[in-house]
Amino acid sequence: MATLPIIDIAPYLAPSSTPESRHDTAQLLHRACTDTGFFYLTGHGITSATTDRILDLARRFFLESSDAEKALIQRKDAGLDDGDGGRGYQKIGENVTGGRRDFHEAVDLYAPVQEEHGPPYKLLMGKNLWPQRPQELKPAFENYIKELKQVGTAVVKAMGDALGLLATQSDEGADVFVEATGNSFWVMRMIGYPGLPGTNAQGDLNGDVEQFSCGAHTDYGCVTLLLADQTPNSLQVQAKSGDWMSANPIPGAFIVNIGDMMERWTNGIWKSTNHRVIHRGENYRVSVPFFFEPNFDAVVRPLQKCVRETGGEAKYTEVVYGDFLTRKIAGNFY
Ligand SMILES: N=C(N)NCCCC[C@H](N)C(=O)O
Ligand SMILES: O=C(O)CCC(=O)C(=O)O
Ligand SMILES: [Fe+2]
Repeated sequence: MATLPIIDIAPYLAPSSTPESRHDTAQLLHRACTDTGFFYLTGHGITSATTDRILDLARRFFLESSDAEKALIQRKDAGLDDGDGGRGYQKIGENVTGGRRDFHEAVDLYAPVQEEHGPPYKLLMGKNLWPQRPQELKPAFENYIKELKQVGTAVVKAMGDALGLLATQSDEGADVFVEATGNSFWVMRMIGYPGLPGTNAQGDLNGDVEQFSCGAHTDYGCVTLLLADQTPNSLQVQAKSGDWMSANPIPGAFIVNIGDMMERWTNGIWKSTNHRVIHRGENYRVSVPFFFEPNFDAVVRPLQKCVRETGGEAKYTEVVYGDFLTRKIAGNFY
């Protein structure tokens, strides 16, 4: 079975790296973003002690908290007291994808907003609702988020260089993605997946599926850095042929994909690839994706050089990332 490419980002994190090593990384990245939109990321510098701990803390929150404790940080609709429609705990079945209830529970944390106007809060403009237990969860995640922002910045820097490799010459800055994410409206999501009820068999990857752990979707922004436990055959990625393939975890590597804003910037040269989760079996799967996204007010329109590279016409309208995101979030919950 085809597997995803592996990209070593170390040349973009080490100050002493050579231009040649960066060029190699950028070239591989360009191919990965063009072919699958999904790849494994190594050389990111985040230790397995850190990632193991993050997964363990998330697992403990989901499995050791009572329903009452979870309810204390329940996500509430925007406009209600203390709810901003996005932040907080979401029960199994509360998330909707493609019009169907997903079979997972989750907590969403977002970049803090400068000034909170509320309560009541506008959509996404409220406070983060952190689990109180385990007590170590909040400081550990805060440190982890700092590290991930550095890795995300290195990846978008490399992506800017990758576009510099296009045939079409242009004076558009290589750092356009670095600038557009300088005040990233990131999302840190922890997800708990009990096995889907019913059959334990994995079955045919491309057969009919009655219920999804998370239905097929694309991510919204720039770069998703996914940390998942070692459960195999859960996350599936759709190839250009339409067939689904498993993206199994590799110890020490993040699974990375690009989001809708990257597709728009590149005028479709890079693909924001469909993916989904079907988790069967006895074990409780945990994943912790970090969405390294544009600034809330970033204006995203196809880059001129990408438009020229693809026949001269922009295939996407201009969007403000925050508007795009709030439209998505508004339709994400029951
Ligand atoms: N920020 C992201 N990507 N969060 C997870 C998205 C899961 C799919 C979502 N329910 C949808 O229908 O788009
Ligand atoms: O749990 C996973 O492996 C992927 C989750 C995902 O695609 C998402 O939350 O956007
Ligand atoms: Fe996703």
